[in-house]
Amino acid sequence: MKTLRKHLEMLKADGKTLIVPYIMAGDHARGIDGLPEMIAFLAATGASAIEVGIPFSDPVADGPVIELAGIRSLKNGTTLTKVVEVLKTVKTDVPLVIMSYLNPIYKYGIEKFITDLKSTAVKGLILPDVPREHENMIAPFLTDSDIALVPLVTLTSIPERQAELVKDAEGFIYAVTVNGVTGADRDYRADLNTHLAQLSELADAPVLAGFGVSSLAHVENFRKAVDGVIVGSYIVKALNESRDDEVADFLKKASLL
Ligand SMILES: O=P(O)(O)OC[C@@H](O)[C@@H](O)c1c[nH]c2ccccc12
Repeated sequence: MKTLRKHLEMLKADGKTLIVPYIMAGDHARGIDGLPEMIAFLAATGASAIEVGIPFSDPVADGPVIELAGIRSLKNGTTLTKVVEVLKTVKTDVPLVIMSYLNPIYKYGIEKFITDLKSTAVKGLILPDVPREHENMIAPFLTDSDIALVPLVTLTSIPERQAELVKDAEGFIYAVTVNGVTGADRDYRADLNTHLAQLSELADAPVLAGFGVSSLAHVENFRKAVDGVIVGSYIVKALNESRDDEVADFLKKASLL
């Protein structure tokens, strides 16, 4: 079993709510040089894993908060090469999960990307624009690595597809809670928890709900149906406004729900 799944299952067995904060690499006053300290900060709050976004000029699934973070990061001169160089220096027991659109990785070289990350804390990969049908572009390079490809299951995935997507998951299942882009402050479908509970039934690997999670009440509610949550826009915005203490408090409390 790959480290990411083992780590999350261990926390789950301990009765923890899995909490995965998302940050945008290079969205920091010191640009990419600030990434290790952001990771250390989130690790110290008890994050179950940390999702690290790669900035991209055409982020089709990102809402305004993440998109702006990407723009700030690109203005800071962040490139995937620099992110990889910095990640090679980061030492943490908290698994890192890279979230990137395919383009930057394709340009970098898929095989080189996986090879370069081999002895780093990166244990997972989320590629929102690579559907299952195209996973063979990546999957063969991951076989011998400790990096898990994290499938995204959306509300429009029919049951057969859900079953296909969750089968053999090596890290966790990313259950997308809305039809649309990332971002806090949105209304959830009334039957969302029923959908999430059904997905949890199907999946052996931990299931984490993401998109729009921005309060402890959300976490408490999703916890009834899944193993934990992914929190992006709320954290990115709060960190950008220097509300670090609030973020630490939120993450600590959430993991105990
Ligand atoms: O920002 P939100 O609504 O909390 O959602 C998480 C999200 O930001 C992060 O997982 C993410 C950022 N960009 C993405 C693109 C696709 C899927 C997921 C993501």
